[in-house]
Amino acid sequence: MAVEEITRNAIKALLYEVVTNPKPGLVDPVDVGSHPDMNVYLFIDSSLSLKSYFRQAAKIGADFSGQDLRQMFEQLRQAGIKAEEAMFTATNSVNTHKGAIFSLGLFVCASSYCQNSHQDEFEVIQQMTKGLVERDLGKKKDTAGEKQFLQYGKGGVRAEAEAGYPLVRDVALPFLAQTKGELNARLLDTLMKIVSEIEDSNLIKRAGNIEVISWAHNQAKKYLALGGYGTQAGKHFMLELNSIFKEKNYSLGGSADLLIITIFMALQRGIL
Ligand SMILES: CC(C)(COP(=O)(O)OP(=O)(O)OC[C@H]1O[C@@H](n2cnc3c(N)ncnc32)[C@H](O[C@H]2O[C@H](COP(=O)(O)OP(=O)(O)OP(=O)(O)O)[C@@H](O)[C@H]2O)[C@@H]1O)[C@@H](O)C(=O)NCCC(=O)NCCS
Ligand SMILES: Nc1ncnc2[nH]cnc12
Repeated sequence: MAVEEITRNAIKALLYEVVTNPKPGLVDPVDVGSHPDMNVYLFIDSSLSLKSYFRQAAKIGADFSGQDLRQMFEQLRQAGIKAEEAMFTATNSVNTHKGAIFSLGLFVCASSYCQNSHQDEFEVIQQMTKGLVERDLGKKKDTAGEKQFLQYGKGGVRAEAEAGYPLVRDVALPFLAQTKGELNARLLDTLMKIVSEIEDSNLIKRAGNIEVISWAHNQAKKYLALGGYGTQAGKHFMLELNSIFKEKNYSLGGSADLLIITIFMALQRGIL
C-alpha cells in the first residue's frame, strides 16, 4: 500500500471517529459533549491540518532502513512536535488531537514500514517505543499523563504504546471485525468495548480520581450486555450515559484515540 493510501486512511479514521454519535462526553455532529470549546467543524479543520504530518510519518516508515526502530520513532517524534503546532494553529490553541498525533502517527509510520519488512505493525510499535515509559515519565508533572504516573503509577498512552496497544490488537479490532449492520452502531459499540477496558488518562484527569475507571468499565459492560446501539435498550442507555458524562464534565479522549486507531487498522486490513 502506497504512502498516499495510508495517509488517506489516517484522515478517514479521524473523520469516521468524530462523526460517530452519540459518543458519551465526546464531540460529534449532534453534540459537543463535555467540550464547550470544540465542535465537529474544529475537528475537521484539525484533521486536515494533520494530512502532511501523516504523509511524512508514512514516508519515515517507508524510508527507514536502520536496525534500531527507536531511531525511526525519534524521527517521527520530531515530526509530531511540529504537527502539534500545526494542530494548535488550526484550532486556535484547542487540544483536539494531541493523543492521535502520537498514537495514529505511530500506526501510520509502522504500517508503512511493514509494507517492505512484512512484520506485524503492533510488534514494530513495541520495538519503536521500547523503554519510553522509563525515559519519559517520573521526572516532570506538567501533563495529565506525567502527573498520573507519579500519583497512581499509571503509564497512560506511553505504556499502551510500549505494550503494542494490546487493547486495539486483542480486543477492539477483533470486536469490530465481527460486528454487522449500520456503521455508526458498529463504531459506537467498538468505542464502548474500548471503554470497558481502558484506563483513559483524560477521564481520570476530568474526574480527579482513579475510581472513575471501574465505574466507566461497568457502564460500558452494561451497555454491551443490553445488545449495544442496535437495540432500543442499548440506545436508551447510551443517551442517558451521554447526559451523565455531560453533567459530570467527564470525557473519553483516550478512548476516542483508540477508536481512531482501530478504524485505521480496520481500513488497512480491509475489515472496513
Ligand atoms: C506522549 C504524548 C501523547 C504526550 O504526552 P503528555 O504527557 O503531553 O500527555 P498525556 O497526558 O500522557 O496524554 C496523552 C494523550 O493520549 C490520549 N490517551 C489518554 N489515555 C490513553 C490511553 N489509555 N490509551 C491511549 N491514548 C490515551 C489522550 O488524548 C486525547 O485526550 C486529549 C485531551 O486530553 P488531555 O491532554 O488529558 O487534556 P486537555 O488537553 O486539558 O483537554 P481536556 O481535559 O479539556 O479534555 C485529546 O487530545 C485526545 O487526543 C491524552 O491526552 C505526546 O504528545 C508527546 O510525546 N509529547 C511530547 C512532545 C512530543 O514529542 N510530541 C510529538 C509526539 S509524536
Ligand atoms: N470526538 C472527540 N471529542 C473530544 N476529544 C476527542 N479526542 C479525539 N476525538 C475526540
